[in-house]
Amino acid sequence: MAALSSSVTTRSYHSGYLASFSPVNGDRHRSLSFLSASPQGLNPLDLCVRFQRKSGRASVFMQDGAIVTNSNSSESKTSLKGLKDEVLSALSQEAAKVGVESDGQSQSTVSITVVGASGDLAKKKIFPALFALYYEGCLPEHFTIFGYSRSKMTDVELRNMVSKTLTCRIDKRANCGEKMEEFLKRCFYHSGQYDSQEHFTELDKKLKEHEAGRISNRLFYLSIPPNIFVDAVKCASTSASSVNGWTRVIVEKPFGRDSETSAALTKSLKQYLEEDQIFRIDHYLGKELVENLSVLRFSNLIFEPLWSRQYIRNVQFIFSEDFGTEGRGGYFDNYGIIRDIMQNHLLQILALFAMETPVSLDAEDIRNEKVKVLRSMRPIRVEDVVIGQYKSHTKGGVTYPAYTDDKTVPKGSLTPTFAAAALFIDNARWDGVPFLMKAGKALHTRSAEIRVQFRHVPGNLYNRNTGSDLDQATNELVIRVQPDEAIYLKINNKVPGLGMRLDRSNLNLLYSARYSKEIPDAYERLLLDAIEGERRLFIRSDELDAAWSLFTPLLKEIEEKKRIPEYYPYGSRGPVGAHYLAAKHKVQWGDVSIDQ
Ligand SMILES: NC(=O)C1=CN([C@@H]2O[C@H](COP(=O)(O)OP(=O)(O)OC[C@H]3O[C@@H](n4cnc5c(N)ncnc54)[C@H](OP(=O)(O)O)[C@@H]3O)[C@@H](O)[C@H]2O)C=CC1
Ligand SMILES: O=C1O[C@H](COP(=O)(O)O)[C@@H](O)[C@H](O)[C@H]1O
Repeated sequence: MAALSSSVTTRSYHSGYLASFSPVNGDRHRSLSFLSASPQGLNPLDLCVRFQRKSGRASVFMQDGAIVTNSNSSESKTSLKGLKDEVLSALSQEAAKVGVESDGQSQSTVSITVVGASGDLAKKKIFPALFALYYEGCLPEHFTIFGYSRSKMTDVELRNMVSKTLTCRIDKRANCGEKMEEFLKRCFYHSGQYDSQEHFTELDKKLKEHEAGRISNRLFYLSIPPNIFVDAVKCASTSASSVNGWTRVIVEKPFGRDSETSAALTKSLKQYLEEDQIFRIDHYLGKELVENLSVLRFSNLIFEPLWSRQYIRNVQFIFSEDFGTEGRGGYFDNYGIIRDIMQNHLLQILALFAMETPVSLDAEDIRNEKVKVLRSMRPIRVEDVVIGQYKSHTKGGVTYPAYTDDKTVPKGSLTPTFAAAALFIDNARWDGVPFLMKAGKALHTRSAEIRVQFRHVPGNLYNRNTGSDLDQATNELVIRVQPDEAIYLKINNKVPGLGMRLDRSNLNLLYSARYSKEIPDAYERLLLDAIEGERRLFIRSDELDAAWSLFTPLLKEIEEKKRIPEYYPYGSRGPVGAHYLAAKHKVQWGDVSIDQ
C-alpha cells in the first residue's frame, strides 16, 4: 500500500460501503469513505488493485481501510464523483463474485432518457449503442431506458422502432434475439413537448415508478436540434432531476456556431446544470484509434522522444466522406465543413496528439493539457485556408448531385463542403511545425486518418539509393482511424537481392488481422463513460471556448467577405488549392502519394 498523509480521515472499509467522498488536508489527497455495511468476504486490496487495473485513470490506494486517491490538485469534485461511481461498480462486481448481495448497485438505478427519441441520431446510434452495452453486460443491474419526443408513440411502438435499428454489429451474434427481447422490455416511451414542465413532470413520475424507491441516477441524452437544448435542459433539470442520485446531461454538437453563441449556450445551460453535469459529446473522441493515441505515445518509448519539432516535419489530420450532405443539407448549410468537422473532431484529435504528458490519466489532467495546446495555437490566417464546394459530376452513366442541388440547401449557397487549413502551435515543442487539416464531403473515399511525417535522416548514407527527393524517403506514421483501423509506419527497407535498392515498406498493425474482437462504436464508449461519470472524452467548457476562439475570426472573415469556394466534382479528391496550400508549407498530403 502506498503511504499517504497521516491526516487522511478514513473509515473502516469493513464497516461500510462507499457512500461519500470528502477533501482531505485541503490539498492533493482525498478520501472516499465507506459508510454502511459492506459485502462480506471482499478483500479490500483485491478491490483496490482491480479498480486500478480497470480504471487506469487515477492512482487509488487503500489506507486504513479507505480508498484514497492522490491525483493532483487540479482534480475536481467531478473526477471524484466519477471515481465514486467506479468504486461502487467495482464493489458490486466483487459482491456478485463472492455471491453476496451488494448494497451498492442493488440500491441504485440508472434511468437513461433519450430526448428526441424519434430522430435520426437516436435510431442510428444511441439505441444501438445502448443495446450493445446491454449485450456486453456493461449496463448496471437496474436500468431503464425512456424515449422522449413529441411524436405520439406507445411503448410497443417505440420498441418496434428501436428493434428495427438494432441491425448493428451486435445482432450477428448468438442469442442476440433473446438479448434483444430482454433489452426492449427495459425500453419505454413518453411523448411530450421539449419546453413543457408538465410533460417532464409526467416523465419524472414514470421514472420514479421504475426506480422503485432505489437511489435514482438519471442520464438525459439531448438528441434534438440545438435551438431547443436549453428548453429541454430547463425542464429536465427542474422537473425530472434525480433527488437522491446524480443527474447528467449529454449534449450533442453543435455547441453554438461561434464564440458568442457557444458562450451564450454554455451560460444558459449553466443556469440549470453544474459544469460537471454537462457531457458535451464529440464522438470522434470515442473512436478506438483516437482513444489509443495516448497509449501509443505514452507507453512506447520509441514514439514520445520523437514527438516534437526536432523529428516531426508536419502532421496531417484528414477526414473524407464519399457521400454528400444528402438529407442533412438544411442543418449543414448553417454550419459548413469547418464547424461540422474541423473545429471539433479534427481539432480535438490535434489537441490529444500535441498535448504535453498529463500529470495522470485523470479527466481533468488530460483536459488541462488539451486546453494548453488550444490556447497556444496561432490565429489561423485566411490565406492558410482553402475552401471548396462539390459540384455535380457524371461518372459511369450516373450523375451525382451538386451540393446546391439538395432541396434543403438555399440556391447559390457558398457554404464550404471542403476545407484545408494550415495551423501552428506556438510552443516550444511544436514551433514551426505545420499541422495540416483537410476535411470534405462527396470526395473519392471515406476515411479518417492522422499522418505524421518525420524529418529526413541527416547525412543519410543511403541517400544515393533513395533518390533525390529527401522528403519522399522519410518515415511516416499513419494512424488510420477508419475504416479498416490500422497503425502503420513507413520505413526504408532494402529490397531483397544482391543489389542495394531501397523501397518504402510498411510495418503494419492492421486491427482486423491482430484482434478478433469487434471494435465498439464510439457511442458505446461515450455512453458508458457518461454512465460511469468518466469525463475524459467529453469537452470541458474552457476547451470549447478555446476551440471557438481559434476558428471564429476565420469563419467571420470567410462569411463576411462571402468568399467563393473552389468547386470540385462530386467523387473527386477535392480542390487543387489544397495541394498549393500544402506546397506553400513544404508539405505533400500523405493520402495522395503512390504508396499511401
Ligand atoms: N444525425 C446525425 O448523424 C448527427 C446528429 N448530431 C446532432 O444530434 C442532434 C440530433 O440529431 P438528429 O437526430 O439528426 O436530429 P433530428 O432532426 O432527427 O431531430 C431529432 C428529433 O427532434 C425533434 N425535432 C426536430 N426538429 C424539431 C424542431 N424544430 N422543434 C422541436 N423538435 C424538433 C423530432 O422529434 P419529435 O418531432 O418527435 O419531437 C426529431 O425526431 C442534433 O443536435 C444534431 O446536430 C450530431 C452528429 C451526427
Ligand atoms: O459529426 C459528424 O460526423 C459525421 C461523420 O461521423 P463518422 O463517425 O461517420 O465518421 C459526419 O457525417 C457529420 O456531417 C458530422 O456532423
